[in-house]
Amino acid sequence: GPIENYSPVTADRLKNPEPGNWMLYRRTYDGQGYSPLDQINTSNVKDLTPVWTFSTGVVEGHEAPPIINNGVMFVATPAGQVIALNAKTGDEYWRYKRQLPDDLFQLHPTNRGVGLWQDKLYLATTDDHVVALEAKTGKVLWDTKVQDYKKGQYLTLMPLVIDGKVIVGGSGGELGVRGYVVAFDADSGKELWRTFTIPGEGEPGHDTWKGDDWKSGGGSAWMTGNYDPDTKTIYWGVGNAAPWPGDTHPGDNLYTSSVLGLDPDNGKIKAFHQYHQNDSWDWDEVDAPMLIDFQRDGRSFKSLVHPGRDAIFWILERKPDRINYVAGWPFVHTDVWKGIEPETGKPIVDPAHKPIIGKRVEFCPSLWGGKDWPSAAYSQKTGLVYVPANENFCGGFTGEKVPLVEGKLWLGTKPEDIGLKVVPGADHYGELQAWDPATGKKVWSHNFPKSQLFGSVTATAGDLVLGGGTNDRMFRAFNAKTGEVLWEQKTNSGIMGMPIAYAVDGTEYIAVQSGWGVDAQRIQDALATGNNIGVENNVPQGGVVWVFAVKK
Ligand SMILES: O=C(O)c1cc(C(=O)O)c2c(n1)C(=O)C(=O)c1cc(C(=O)O)[nH]c1-2
Ligand SMILES: [Ca+2]
Repeated sequence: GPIENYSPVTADRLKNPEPGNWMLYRRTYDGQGYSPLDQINTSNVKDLTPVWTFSTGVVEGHEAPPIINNGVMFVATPAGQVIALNAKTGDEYWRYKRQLPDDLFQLHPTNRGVGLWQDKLYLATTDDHVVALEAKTGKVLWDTKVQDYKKGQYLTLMPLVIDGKVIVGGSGGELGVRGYVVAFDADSGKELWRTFTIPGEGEPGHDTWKGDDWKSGGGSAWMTGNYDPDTKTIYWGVGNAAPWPGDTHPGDNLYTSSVLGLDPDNGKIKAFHQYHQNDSWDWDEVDAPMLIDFQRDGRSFKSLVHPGRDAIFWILERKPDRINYVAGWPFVHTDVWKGIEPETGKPIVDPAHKPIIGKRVEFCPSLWGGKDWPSAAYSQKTGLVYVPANENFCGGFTGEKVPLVEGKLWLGTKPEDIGLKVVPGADHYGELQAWDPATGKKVWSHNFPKSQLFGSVTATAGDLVLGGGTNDRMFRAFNAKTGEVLWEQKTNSGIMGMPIAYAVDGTEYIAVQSGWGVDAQRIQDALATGNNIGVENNVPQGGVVWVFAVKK
């Protein structure tokens, strides 16, 4: 039945969320993925026990954080579904399930969450619509087509809501789209602005492309941006260039593999930084950088921290009108970069490991990078950044020139040709890393000898780092200071979902979705079948919401 008491979501509540709520993708606009709750902490986490679970009824990758607003939980799942639950009891209020078209091709059948504003919530769908639902009932209030799914355009991200605007970015970098970020009026669904991530004719940066490449050059923007309310700047990550081999789209290819600083009022590009030029590896840099203020080299500055898919841990400085390169270093093994130009921050490429047409090229890390979309977290208590990294994976493919057919995969190689190879003799793959962004020192790491690490992590004021991401179906709590595993729970499936902490009536809970699929599954297939490293390819699928509390 309908929700009886629902708290409207205001601009103030999104800027300063109550400690017990989780209303934005990473809880706060700075993208830190940090909960100030500390009732569950290093001393009692060993007594963490499931209090309720809920089957979502669908398979594939469950990646969304459960979204919490004063005792109400909204869970988004693959297949365009939203479930509204009582966050304390697990009782269902309502369920929305979108009728997806029969001919929809889903390369990434997932959904990363619902955005909230006033008495509504917002879902972005893989058939490329944004849908507004009434929070109390799940009734559809508006439904706006964003682009055409038949052209390979789709949406997987959680909408970013800022002052009554619902902002999303499109997927389709593997299907030859031209990426964009778009804002809709939260009340009416009317489009307010749309900014393409590849500059058109006459726009600055257009000359980083040759001929008509810009029209289908990728740069999809498929993850939620972060936001600095002080300067009114949205930081939005941009994806790979298309198709993958760099010599099919010569030039630097702005703004692929970049971060954009956007004005929420009109979508204008105020600042940008391109992490790497002429992307050739499918290294989307879409995971938005975290906004962290800290001391470095004896001065305080406002940073953007981005552990990149390109294997470089990036530290940038955010200024109201520009983004400065500050530092960068590899956080996993890479043979692609020979160094970084100190002034510009441009990585120096080794051409031997850059995919081109007509030849097989191998490179490390693999196309999934040092860290794909799963988010890192920052603890305001420890001052450390926690990175779900993948080490000892390499990849390769043979580039080929193929014509673009709208709505069809356009990789610039044959899908069956894409390789994932483990480094011979490697003793681990997934690696949860803790970095001090101020010194660039790795403080601890926890290695997974038989698994990738493919799930977001979250930090709490209880000095915990929470995460799944491994093929043994475990959900874990680590000591944020030492990396020691303090607690673990085997779940129904593998966990790709983002863990959260929340509170209802004074009790802290931890929640996560368990539901393996999408690229965690693709990596698993490659590990089990191609590399023979003793990992079985049998992570079962099917989603379940898990909620835990400390047994009293
Ligand atoms: O270029 C794109 O538009 C695009 C979109 C997505 C997506 O929307 O999920 C992924 C990727 N690329 C991608 O390269 C990738 O590795 C990936 C993994 C996943 C996932 O959900 O596990 N999505 C995506
Ligand atoms: Ca991609």
